[in-house]
Amino acid sequence: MSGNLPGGRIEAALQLSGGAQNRAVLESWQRCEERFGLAHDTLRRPEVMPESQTRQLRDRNGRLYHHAHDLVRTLYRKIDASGYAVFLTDNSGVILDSVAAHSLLPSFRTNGLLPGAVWSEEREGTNGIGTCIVEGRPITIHKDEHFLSQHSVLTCTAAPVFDPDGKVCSVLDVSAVRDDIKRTDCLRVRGMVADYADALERILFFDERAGDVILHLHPEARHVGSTRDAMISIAPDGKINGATSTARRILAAANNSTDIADMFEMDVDALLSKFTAQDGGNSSAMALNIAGGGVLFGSVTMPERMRRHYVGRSTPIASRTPAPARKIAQIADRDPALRRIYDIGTRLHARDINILMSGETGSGKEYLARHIHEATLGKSRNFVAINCAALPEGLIENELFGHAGGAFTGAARDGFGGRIREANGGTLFLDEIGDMPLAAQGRLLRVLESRKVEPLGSTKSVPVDFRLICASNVDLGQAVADGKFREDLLYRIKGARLAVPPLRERSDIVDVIGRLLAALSNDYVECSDEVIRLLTRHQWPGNVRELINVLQYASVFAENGVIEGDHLPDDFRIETIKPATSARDAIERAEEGALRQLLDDHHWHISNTAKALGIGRNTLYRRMARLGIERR
Ligand SMILES: Nc1ncnc2c1ncn2[C@@H]1O[C@H](COP(=O)(O)OP(=O)(O)OP(=O)(O)O)[C@@H](O)[C@H]1O
Repeated sequence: MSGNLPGGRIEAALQLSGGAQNRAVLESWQRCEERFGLAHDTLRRPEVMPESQTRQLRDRNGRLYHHAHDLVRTLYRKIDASGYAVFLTDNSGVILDSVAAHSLLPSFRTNGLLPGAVWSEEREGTNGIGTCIVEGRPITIHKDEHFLSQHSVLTCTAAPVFDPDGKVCSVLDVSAVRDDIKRTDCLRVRGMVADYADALERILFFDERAGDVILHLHPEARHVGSTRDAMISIAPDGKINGATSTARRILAAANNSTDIADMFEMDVDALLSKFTAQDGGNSSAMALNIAGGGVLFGSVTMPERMRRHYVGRSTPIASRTPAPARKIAQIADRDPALRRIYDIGTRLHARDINILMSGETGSGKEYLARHIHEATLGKSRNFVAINCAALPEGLIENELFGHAGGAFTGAARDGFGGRIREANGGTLFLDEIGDMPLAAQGRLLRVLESRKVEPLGSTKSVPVDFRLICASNVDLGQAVADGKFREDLLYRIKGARLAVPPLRERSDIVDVIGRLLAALSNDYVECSDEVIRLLTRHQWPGNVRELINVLQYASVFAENGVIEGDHLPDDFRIETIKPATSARDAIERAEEGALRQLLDDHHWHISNTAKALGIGRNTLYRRMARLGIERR
């Protein structure tokens, strides 16, 4: 290091920093001086690109900007300390996105931290963003460690985001313009920034390598398919054409293999056949021997066309040596759209990707969730279903998170573990999640982020490991806009969205009727042709649940095992039979009368009336509004 560096500042840097940090800061200072010709007291205005150029840059980094958007905001909320701002940059240190408290924007801007600003080392000297790009690892540049004195008010903690080729494609940075920040304060922030950078890397990897075979690896079988595994993408010729940073470390340990054949001593064909020979490629983790010694557990995700290719080829082998393979629970439904959702859901659930189902009430969201759970984790694992709309606001947190003994008046002496803990090792299904109160949403988010539950009244958190499927029949995007649902939670739960078709749009309704009748009665019951015609023409606002109620009712009256038109419930017939013959408002008047009567019968108890109709409460409210019936 040359003699013209101000001794006091460099000593401060040496004292304040750990070993690796020392080296990084000192080497960076060296670069600043020798390569970039900077001086400590250089005073310069920040270089900020014009708005139009910044926009172009965002477009060029469209995927990154899109995927990072929610993540940057969640990180900002999670840091939860005043004075910090979060920044996202491109691969050369240009800020693309930022989140900060409104009141602090002027001070960040004055210090050059704003969209469009260039934070390369070359331009701004040693700094969180620029030095992180050079070092390719998380780093904190604390006040005086900045090379330019004008930046010594800043404390910046940054982590790199890598693309599948292992190059830094972005930096996530958390900065503060505050005098009182100590280096040790940054440790917590550093862990979080690194975790979020890692999450962003995985999202980008999945997106960019969607058409390739992805091999998931982990030394422990239970972490394969979770967010902790390492991912390698494989080209058809067996060449490794992408890897996450964790996977790169595994590759380095396996003699920096660039080919699957070098890594596992089997070619790509043999590897994929090995996976698909068992359960058509949906199998759980399998042990793989690493060339040169060691074992890793792995599983593969592959595009559907390839899976079919391998499954097809492996069939003869399987038939020659019948394997006692675990039987995958199949759904009996024949509707192609529903089967496709089941198929996709099963693959995503096996990869621990959160699923958000939408669909009308009674369309079978819970039914599908349960079958997806059974197909991936098996019947022996817990499937815990909670209807968030059915739990009173004061009880939901207790139900979900449990409580410590004596946490509140009336609490069980030994405490209550909570339903989330019951789901440990299995699946948690949260129905009507849009109805979850905001306070519970915050706690749930913390559980999802930390994978730990803290029961009410306790400071001890308990680790939990469960897969999540949520369902909603309200538009959660709208609920976010209305301030009723947390955006960060929506980001978390919406890993993949599946839209369950309403019964009226299904092609297998006659088949469903037959299956339900067989399940409902010990005796053989069938529908007359007229009833089949009526049932297939009905709009089914309450979907399968409504169909079950109608069939249950009708089969009681069916003589000789045949359901005729007059065995159907009255309100069903009002809706189904009259529309064909009456004018629209006459129908509505009849419907209104029938509904009022039913509400009277149930003392205007909404849930009971909805139950009697075989529809959900929300559908009933909508129907009442349509018919101009006000709640009493
Ligand atoms: N495809 C199906 N085959 C047989 N039964 C089904 C099917 N889909 C749903 N059901 C049955 O219909 C009833 C309602 O289904 P489910 O509870 O899964 O609907 P949902 O969409 O979760 O409703 P909600 O939004 O009101 O909670 C359940 O009794 C379920 O077992």
